[in-house]
Amino acid sequence: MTVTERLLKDTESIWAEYHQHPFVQGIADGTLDKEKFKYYMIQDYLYLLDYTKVFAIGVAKAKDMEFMKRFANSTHAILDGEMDIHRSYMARLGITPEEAEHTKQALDNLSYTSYMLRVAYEEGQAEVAASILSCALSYEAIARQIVAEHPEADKHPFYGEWVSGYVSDSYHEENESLVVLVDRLAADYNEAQLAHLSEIFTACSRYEKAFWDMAWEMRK
Ligand SMILES: Cc1ncc(CO)c(N)n1
Repeated sequence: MTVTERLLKDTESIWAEYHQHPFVQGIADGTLDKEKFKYYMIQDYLYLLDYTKVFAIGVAKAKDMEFMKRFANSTHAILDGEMDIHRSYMARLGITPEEAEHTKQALDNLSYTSYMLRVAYEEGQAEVAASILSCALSYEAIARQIVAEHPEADKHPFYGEWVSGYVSDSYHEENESLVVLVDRLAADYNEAQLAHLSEIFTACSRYEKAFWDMAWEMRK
């Protein structure tokens, strides 16, 4: 079993909840209330700004060129790739990026990014990469399951753009390289170190679930 396979196995039950989540199901069948999606988009826009900083701290801590390049490329891929989806939806929903940036981060969102930033400031390369992994991989898994169950979901006039962004080949390739990186960095880890990686990955997986709950309830 690779390190990533172990992390995924340890969090199986949490990941199963993503697929059942009413917010995810609403994107899948196109019935999600647009007000909830608008709330989510603004919160996720704020989330991604902090998430980019986690990669940037990773760049500053890099001990090898592959890690440095991978993380530096990600800062660009998020700011000018993934966030294009957000800017496009925000334009459709009549929100400017400035308005989004002036919105307060909801507590679940703030807790999640504060945790990742703490890992980034305090820990090593593999641990930073593990804190990012559940975010990156869960969105691909969610979008792929949506398309498997609702083959037209990526063509939905409103939610299709979100779905197609996360089932795209470019998103998959980014994720694959992250998996290879984590597996390499932790290849020589002992059980205690692996258990600690799993603790980080599990916390982030729980935060992902909390983020969907927060969006569904439009928490302040
Ligand atoms: C909360 C959250 N998790 C993961 C992703 C995927 O990058 C995202 N955009 N937002």
